[in-house]
Order: sequence, then C-alpha cells, then structure tokens
Amino acid sequence: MTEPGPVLEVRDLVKHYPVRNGLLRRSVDAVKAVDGVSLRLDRGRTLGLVGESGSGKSTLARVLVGIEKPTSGQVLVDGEDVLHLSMAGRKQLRRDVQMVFQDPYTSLNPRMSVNEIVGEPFAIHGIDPAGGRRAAVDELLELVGLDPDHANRYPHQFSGGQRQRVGIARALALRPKILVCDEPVSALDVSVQGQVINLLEDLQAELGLSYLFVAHDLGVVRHIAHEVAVMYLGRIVEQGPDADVYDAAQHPYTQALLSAVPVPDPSVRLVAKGAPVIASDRAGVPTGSTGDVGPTNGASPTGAGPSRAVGAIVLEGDPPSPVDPPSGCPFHTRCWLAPTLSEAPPEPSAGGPSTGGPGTGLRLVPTVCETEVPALVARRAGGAPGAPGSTPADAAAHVVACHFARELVAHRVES
Ligand SMILES: Nc1ncnc2c1ncn2[C@@H]1O[C@H](COP(=O)(O)OP(=O)(O)OP(=O)(O)O)[C@@H](O)[C@H]1O
Repeated sequence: MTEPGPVLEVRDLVKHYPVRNGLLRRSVDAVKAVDGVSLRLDRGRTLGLVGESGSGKSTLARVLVGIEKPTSGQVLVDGEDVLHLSMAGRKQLRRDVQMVFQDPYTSLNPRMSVNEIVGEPFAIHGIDPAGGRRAAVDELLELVGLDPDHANRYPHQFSGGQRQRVGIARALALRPKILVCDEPVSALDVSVQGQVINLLEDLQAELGLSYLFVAHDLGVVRHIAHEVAVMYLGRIVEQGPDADVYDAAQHPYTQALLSAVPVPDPSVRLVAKGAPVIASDRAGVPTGSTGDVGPTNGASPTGAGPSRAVGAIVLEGDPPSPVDPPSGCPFHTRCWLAPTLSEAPPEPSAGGPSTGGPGTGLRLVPTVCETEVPALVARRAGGAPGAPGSTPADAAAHVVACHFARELVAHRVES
C-alpha cells in the first residue's frame, strides 16, 4: 500500500536559455522555455503533461531529472529541495528520479550490450547489488518482460517495443521513486504502444512508482494519467484530475486540444459553451500549423479503434515566440474565446469577475487578457472563480489560468 502525499513538488520553476549576440556573445535576451511552473505529483500516481511542440514539456522534464539546471525555483523530492543539496546529497536524491526517453532507437548506446546498458547505473553510482550485478540485470529484464538469456545481445537485435523495455529496465535499476517519461511511446508503432503503457501501469502497481508522463497524444495520457497538466508557452494553464480536465476542461487552449482528439463515438461532441463549433471529420490537430498535439492516424493505441474528431476548434497561427511572449495572458493572441467575449450580450453576473467579463458586454479583452497574467485558481463549473488561492499544491484541485474560463460540456449530436 503506497503512502498518500506528494513525492514530487515543483515550485515556481523557471528555465530561461540566454540568447547571445555579437562577437562578445553578450546575453541579449532569453528563451523562456519554462516560466514559473508549479506542480505536484502524488506517490503511486501519474501526472500527464500535455501541450503543443515548444510549450516547454521536455525542458521541464530535463530539469526534473537534473540534466539541466533551472534558472530559479524549487524541486522537492519527498520534501527535500534537490537543487540546494550538497553534491553527494544531490546524487543520492537524483537516484530517486529517473528518465525514460522518447526514442529507444537513439537513447541506447548501440555499442553496448543490453547487460551493459541496464547494469551501467550500478557502475556510475558505485553500487554492488546483493547477488551481483548480472543477477540484478537479469531480474530487471524479467521485470520488464524480456528474456535474460538475451542480455548479451545489442540494441539493434531488438524491436522498438523491446528496446523501450530495455530503457525502462535501465531506468528502474536504481529503484527510483519517480519516473519522468518523456514521450515514451510516441516513437513506437501504435500496435506496441499499448503494450508499453500496460507495462508501465503494471510496474506502477507492483513497485508503487510515480510517473510524470509527458506526451502529445491526449488519448494515451487519458489512458494512463490520474491527473493532467496542460502547458502553453512555458506555463501551466490548466491542471486537475483527468476526468475533470477531459470532461469539463475550462481553459480555451485545453478545449481546443481536446476538440481534435478523435472520439470513438462520433455522436459525442465535446464543446465549450459558446465555442465556435466547426464540424470536421479530420482526425488531426486543431492548430493547422504547428501540429504537435493529437494523434494523426485516427487509431488509438489503447484499443478504442478507429475514430474521428468532431467539432475541432481551430487555433489560428503558430504559438508566439518564447523569447518575447505576449503580455497578459500568454494565450490571448490565439484565443478563440476572445472575440466572443468582446461581443457577448449582457447577462446576469453569477459571481464572475467584479468588473466586466463575458456577461457585461464590455470590451474587456484588450484590457484584462492583454494586460493581466491570469493566476491558476480553482473554478466552479460555469466559469466563475471558485476558491481563489487554490493551487496545484492542493491535491486534486482543478485549477485554470484564464480570466474567462468556460466549462466544457459533452453532448450528443444527431449524426
Ligand atoms: N538548449 C536550448 N537552448 C535554447 N532554447 C531551447 C533549448 N532547449 C529548448 N529550447 C527552447 O525552449 C522552448 C521549449 O522547448 P521544449 O523542447 O521544452 O518544448 P516541448 O514542449 O518539449 O516541445 P517538443 O514536444 O517539440 O519537444 C522551445 O522554444 C525550444 O526551442
């Protein structure tokens, strides 16, 4: 039985990459890859992290496993701040957080046998497992469903799914508490994606592992994650239990991503109240330009079968540059809700923003959305601010960073 509580907490994490110019390589600006992210991952749970290409997911993942140093912020593993420990303490704690990489074809050294690859973490950390290194490797291979008799083979002698199992075995060698899985199945055939996802779920149940699961495929994330965080331009814009986010998304960005996910039953259409519903049988991405989020083949690795997207919300243009993100709400330049807000007829206020908003008929978009960064706060259904002050640090809170978040409703349409 896994003890409840957070195993990983991220507080106001920032990672900026300096942009250098000229002969003197002066730092003139910065790519704001991660720009103030707070997250909480509970023991034995899976937090899915989704967002378009370039939203900062991989940078966040790399910071969490110690490949990159953050510009500022805190990363706590079991309550200990990993970034402010001595080298020795950091090395010890880093064992607790391991990474499963996206591409098993490039992440495994082709010149090393599987025995050497899986056993390498023992050598790096100077650990002699009880019973010897080879026995420990065999045990790890069995744990991930590989035949220990194949330990002397090389990566090219395995299929893609088997290579990813090797990568998972290596990540488990030091008995970590947390696995950061960066797109662990996106390089695999759809037919084997489900097998690897099932393996990760079995390992979680058996070993009490916690996963941060980075993925662009919202169908896969829905299958494996208990909670979902949505990232846009280096920030979390919505986070909550998977059912809340998938069935009642409130951020216009999340709604756009979800609207492009193929659903098994085309008579079910996901729409946000007031969203511009564009009927489509395109099983693809909503952006029409950047194209990261959303399966493109219409088939689900989780067994739902062929399906199609209906009612896709099309986001105009590419995401803005993280060197010069928009003022105010970072999403306002692409927000489909913005025009409807400025044209909304007056309606009775139900606890919404005290001045202006979708019910007042005032053209607030240029003022609030362009000038004020919306905080992540819990919201009641219907879009009115709920419990200000709730943050991702509160387990299971559904939090949204939008001045005018709207509840997503699922309803059946006549086909
Ligand atoms: N080492 C680096 N130096 C400068 N900029 C970087 C570096 N690594 C990432 N970036 C930039 O940071 C931003 C976030 O990139 P990141 O790879 O974290 O996004 P992502 O959401 O993981 O996208 P993808 O799914 O395509 O990997 C991008 O604008 C990217 O170009």
